[in-house]
Amino acid sequence: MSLLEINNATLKFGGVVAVNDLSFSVEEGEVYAIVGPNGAGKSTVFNLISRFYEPFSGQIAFDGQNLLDRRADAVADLGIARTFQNIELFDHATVLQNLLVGRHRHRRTNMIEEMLFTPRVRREEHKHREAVERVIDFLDLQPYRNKMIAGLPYGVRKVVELGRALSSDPRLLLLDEPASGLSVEETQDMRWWIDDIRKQMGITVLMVEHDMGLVSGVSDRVLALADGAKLAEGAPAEVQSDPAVIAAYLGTGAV
Ligand SMILES: Nc1ncnc2c1ncn2[C@@H]1O[C@H](COP(=O)(O)OP(=O)(O)OP(=O)(O)O)[C@@H](O)[C@H]1O
Repeated sequence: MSLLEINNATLKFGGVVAVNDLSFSVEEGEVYAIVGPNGAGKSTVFNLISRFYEPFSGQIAFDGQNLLDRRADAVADLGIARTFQNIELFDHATVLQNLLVGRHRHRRTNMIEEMLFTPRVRREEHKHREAVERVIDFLDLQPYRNKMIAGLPYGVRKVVELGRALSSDPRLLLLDEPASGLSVEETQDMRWWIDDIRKQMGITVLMVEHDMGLVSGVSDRVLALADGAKLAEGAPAEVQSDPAVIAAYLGTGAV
């Protein structure tokens, strides 16, 4: 059984078919990338998995469970975390506070206990702090721990967003354009982190990315989309040299 299975998913916005009878699956432990020209349907696929959008038809299963039975706020509880194309953090909170938000799905105490700061709350708090400190170390965020998000450079905010998603201890990490807006050096760091997230933490990664250097460097398999449908799927080199993929990016004259 695959960790994530999408079968014959279709989603239309009025007359636009954003995702068209799309099927693919992601295996536990792999890095799987979705590529395609602007408007190909990549973000829509992420929004279907996150349950922000309801498919017109088709099935989506995570670890054998029907995701379409779940609401968006219940998806994280299953162990699916995501980052966003336009970073979504609390700007007027510190890095540490933003990472602690990522622990939300593991909180077992109720509001009254928290107000009374019972021993159970203290124990829980300690556990969450430890989990977040591991992420801070892993992503080299020590110098920024107590800094407000609003004052941080874009590249650092991007890493904090990755950290917030990792703090939830996900089984599946959805990365929406992890390299967009990053410098060459920052993109290289992102590549090592994605590699380590898979190898050291054993987390499965599904990412949407335009930077083909990053995609080929880090992915086991690539899915190329155009007009919401599958054009090609396979090893990065295979997909990059596929004539249908080249045509979709550069126009049919390029093949
Ligand atoms: N909320 C929406 N309402 C109407 N149309 C939408 C909506 N979201 C996406 N679309 C349309 O669906 C199609 C797929 O869009 P999507 O954003 O998924 O593409 P994408 O591959 O992520 O593009 P990009 O690389 O530019 O982010 C496009 O034609 C887009 O205009």
